[in-house]
Amino acid sequence: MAKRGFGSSGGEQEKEGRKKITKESFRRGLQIFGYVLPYKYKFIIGLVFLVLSSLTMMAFPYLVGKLFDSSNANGLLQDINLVAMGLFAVILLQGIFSFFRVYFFAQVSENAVANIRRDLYSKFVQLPISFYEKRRVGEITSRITNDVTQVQDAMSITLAELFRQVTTLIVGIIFIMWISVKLSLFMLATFPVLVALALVFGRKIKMLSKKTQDELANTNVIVEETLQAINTVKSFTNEMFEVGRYRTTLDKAVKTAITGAYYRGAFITFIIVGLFGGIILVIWYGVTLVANGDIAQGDLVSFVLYTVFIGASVGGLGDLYGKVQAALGATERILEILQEQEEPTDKSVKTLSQIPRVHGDISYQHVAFSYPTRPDIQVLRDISFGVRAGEKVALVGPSGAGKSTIIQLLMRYYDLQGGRITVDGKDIRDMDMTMLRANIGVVPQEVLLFGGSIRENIAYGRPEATETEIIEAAHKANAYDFIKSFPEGFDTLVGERGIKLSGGQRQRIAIARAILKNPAILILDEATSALDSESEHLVQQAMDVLMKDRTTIVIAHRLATIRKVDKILVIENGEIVEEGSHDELSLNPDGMYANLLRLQFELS
Ligand SMILES: Nc1ncnc2c1ncn2[C@@H]1O[C@H](COP(=O)(O)OP(=O)(O)OP(=O)(O)O)[C@@H](O)[C@H]1O
Repeated sequence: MAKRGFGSSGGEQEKEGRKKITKESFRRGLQIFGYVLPYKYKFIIGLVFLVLSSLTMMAFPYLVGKLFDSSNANGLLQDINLVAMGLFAVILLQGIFSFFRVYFFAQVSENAVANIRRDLYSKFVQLPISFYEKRRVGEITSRITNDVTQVQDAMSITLAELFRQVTTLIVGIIFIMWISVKLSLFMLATFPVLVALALVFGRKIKMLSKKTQDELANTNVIVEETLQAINTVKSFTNEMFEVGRYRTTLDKAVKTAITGAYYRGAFITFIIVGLFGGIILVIWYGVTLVANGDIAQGDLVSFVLYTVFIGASVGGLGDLYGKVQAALGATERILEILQEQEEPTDKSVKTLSQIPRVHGDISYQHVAFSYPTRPDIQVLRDISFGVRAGEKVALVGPSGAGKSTIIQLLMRYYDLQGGRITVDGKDIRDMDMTMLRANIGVVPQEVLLFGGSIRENIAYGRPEATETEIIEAAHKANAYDFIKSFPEGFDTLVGERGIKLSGGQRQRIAIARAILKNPAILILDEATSALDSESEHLVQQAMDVLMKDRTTIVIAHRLATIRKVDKILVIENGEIVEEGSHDELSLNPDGMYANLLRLQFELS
């Protein structure tokens, strides 16, 4: 079976990170806004509130200036009150507008993002197995978590911030020009220097933060891999080895993050000193202009406030640029997955009973195959055999010979490189994939139960099954007694948070599942690990019930199964080296089968 390398290199990691803002990346980024379309009215309302809140904010410096001026205007106290009230009104409006902006944008982004997540998940479960073999699980799950969160931030916060900053910049510059062109030009003379330096700084910070992100992703991969294989870690007493591995990667991330913080800190210092230095210069020059009677005192106050606003928005823009880049990168990665080719399953079929039943004749004709991840290694060479409906065939042979691969191909998990496989004389490539798989039942070597009750786990074989059918399946699978021995019976929780079932019990649940599914073709991948004889007997009995009247292919490890089948295929190095019944094959003392038999006898 497919085995995932422990700590295999993550070439895909390179793709992580931010996306340079180009016309093309921006155009692709906008595609994600297709998810906003169903909520466009709310989005437009949110935009209106965004415009209103940004503009009302810009009235603030103007009114503060007027408040200062009103004290000189013939001591008209009334006027002062009026302006002050106007200021309060502006702030109140600003608050109200901001509330609605956040509220509407949240509605849009939460819904849109839930839809992206739903589509991603639906894509994930429909992608072919080969997709998963090329990627690490942690990397795939980060699409649905981190990347989507970044897009959500972009939709709700970054977009609004960007708009606010740009408005502040444009409206602010118009206002200060209107107040005093001379002072504006003086102020703006300091800006190009600030911007040039900020760009240099910004680039360095961006590079470091990307590196930190990548390194953090690496640490997450270690956590996930280790937790998934926690039994292996413990059995090898490698806890401290893993802690060390994690710490090394974490240390690297911390080091990079701290270097990044050093530059970020310096950047902030630079902005503060530059900005306040600029403001002091502006005030100094402004006060001389006031003294000369060129501008009013209130205008100077407005001017200084606008300058602070403009300065802050220029400072914020650098940060926002990084966020937009990150969001574009995330969008690209999400779109990449959404555009992956999914398996041609039939999405309309609801119940198993609606699916036509095959007869169950299987034929492999000169099948050749190598795994997409290892195209250079020929796993199967020239496999040809037939199984008539209702017949039982066992595949035996050394580990790694290709037995599991042979049955995976029947499920169309992969495409063949040569030859063909037919079911009822029809090439499986021309069959509806859902119909093909619905007709095949699998009892795997390692039975994985989903978190939930035993009832739900059995019903997984046919979700529409009735309670009576579930109980009957449990009976036939020799599982009823042990299920009933639990205080909660069929409601007993299994899986991650439930009780742990023994290997034999899990297998019987899997058999009950398959009995419910009632497929025409059955695949049994026997557990290699020996069960105790009592459990073995119960499982074997259940298997016999299950195999009755079904075309069955068994990957056999136990003599008990092998003796009963109609035909045995001995596989070695991706080829069928012997074929015949148990009696025929055991008569050839030099044969591979006889050899395997001897080995089993010696071991048992
Ligand atoms: N997903 C995969 N990607 C690449 N190579 C694989 C994959 N799965 C199996 N292989 C390789 O294909 C060969 C056949 O493996 P397969 O699992 O079919 O053997 P097997 O006969 O079922 O072995 P076992 O009895 O140990 O399960 C092995 O060399 C194995 O390393």
